[in-house]
Amino acid sequence: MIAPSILAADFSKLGELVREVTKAGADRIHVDVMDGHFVPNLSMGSVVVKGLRPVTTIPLEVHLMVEDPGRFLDGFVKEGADTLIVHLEVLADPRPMLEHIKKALGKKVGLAFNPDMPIERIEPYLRDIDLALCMTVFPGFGGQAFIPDSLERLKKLRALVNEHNPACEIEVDGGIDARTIGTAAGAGANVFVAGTAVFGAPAGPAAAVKNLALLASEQMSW
Ligand SMILES: O=C(CO)[C@@H](O)[C@H](O)COP(=O)(O)O
Ligand SMILES: [Fe+2]
Repeated sequence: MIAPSILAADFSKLGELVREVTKAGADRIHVDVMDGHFVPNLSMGSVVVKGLRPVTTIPLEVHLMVEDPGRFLDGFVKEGADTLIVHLEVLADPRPMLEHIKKALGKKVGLAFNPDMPIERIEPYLRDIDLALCMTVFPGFGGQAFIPDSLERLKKLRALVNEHNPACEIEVDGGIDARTIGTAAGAGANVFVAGTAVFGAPAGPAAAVKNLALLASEQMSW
């Protein structure tokens, strides 16, 4: 599954671009939310989800790179978010929030973690989540290079997911492009966030979505 990240889109044409990737077969839209504290950058809030909701029928997933995600969940749900992804780094006890998103808010829940988080730390929560978001760059900015060590981490994560909750999706985020998507897929990922490789593609976003989906599907042998 391909999840174009709108962080790399031309915001003056956001609706048009989201319609284009939807038509090209994108599976979901990835919305990067940054608070300037958890990551050294600011991005967008629930108003963007509100604007995009009528534009596309595919799910909108919200990647909350914020210190205090609990403050913002209701607002994103109200505007039409389908999946809420929170970072393990900011949660002393993740379970209450994971359960709140799933049971009280009735939304899909993702748990994200940075490239320096030991994979074993995710294991206790795999049964509680719909999606494990393995950062393949340090969060905060688009256009960074995929961290090669991520491949070994993905293999470990795939083994743990298969053991505890095979329905849990493994999403990769950061530096995913035509060169890296195949190896990430081969190592165990099945959802691919791509910002620059979609919205910055010389051939255009539609062609990029189709090409990335093809390259990923050829390598998913696990
Ligand atoms: O969460 C983030 C960055 O913190 C990502 O979702 C980026 O937006 C991905 O951008 P590319 O690396 O694909 O350009
Ligand atoms: Fe993201």
